[in-house]
Amino acid sequence: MNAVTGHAAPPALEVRGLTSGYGGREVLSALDLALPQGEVLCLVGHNGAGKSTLLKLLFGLHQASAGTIHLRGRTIQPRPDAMAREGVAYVPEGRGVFPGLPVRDNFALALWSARLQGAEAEARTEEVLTVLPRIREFWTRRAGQLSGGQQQMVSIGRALLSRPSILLLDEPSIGLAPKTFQDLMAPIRALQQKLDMSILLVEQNVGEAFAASDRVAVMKSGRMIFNGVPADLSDHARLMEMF
Ligand SMILES: Nc1ncnc2c1ncn2[C@@H]1O[C@H](COP(=O)(O)OP(=O)(O)OP(=O)(O)O)[C@@H](O)[C@H]1O
Repeated sequence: MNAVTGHAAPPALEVRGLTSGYGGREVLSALDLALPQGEVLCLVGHNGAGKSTLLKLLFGLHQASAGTIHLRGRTIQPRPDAMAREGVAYVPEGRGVFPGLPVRDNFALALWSARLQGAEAEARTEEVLTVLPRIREFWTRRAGQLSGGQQQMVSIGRALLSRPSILLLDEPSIGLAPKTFQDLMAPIRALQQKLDMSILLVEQNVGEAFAASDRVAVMKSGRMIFNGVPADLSDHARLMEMF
């Protein structure tokens, strides 16, 4: 039994005492956080709190100056290629697509990097297009010509093609109307439950994000100030106090 999460399985990802920054300026200060296996954890916090930095550290795109990172109970030093091989997918904030290529080719490249071919690649593509059916509407259009929200969908769709066991999602609601964000999260939530995926979701759009999450963690100035279930933050005033 894990002392922090109360779960029998080790957390999908966990950081202990993680400290990091940029050019001598500390951005994360002795941070502790666990993403329980098979759960959606929503990480919120004001602009500049260090949420994106944490995701970058977890995927090996930035380095910690102190602390440890654990993948399914094992201490690791993340590197993007090794994390991808471990079934971790990272969808950065913004538009993580190849703008000059049609959506279809954006998918083809993701299938190629996940070493998926033939019938298996087709089945995976169908699975993702069933989860995010609106992608079919712009399947042959160049990704760079799509709206921010449509590009966000393509970016998440590409990540789902590899059927990640852990998904790191940085502000997927950016550029999306609240209703569109709900339409995006609901099928992802269903797939997450079906595949027992663990998702770390960084979001500002708390209402919609909490509805799709099992747990919520709140960061302030590089520190974790709250970790609990969304219902604990249903008191709006309490949540606002934290920002
Ligand atoms: N590459 C970088 N070089 C220098 N400083 C950086 C860099 N990336 C982020 N920072 C700084 O680190 C701090 C934390 O940034 P980070 O992007 O992790 O916060 P965030 O919580 O994700 O914010 P937001 O919600 O605005 O995306 C900010 O003060 C930011 O300016």
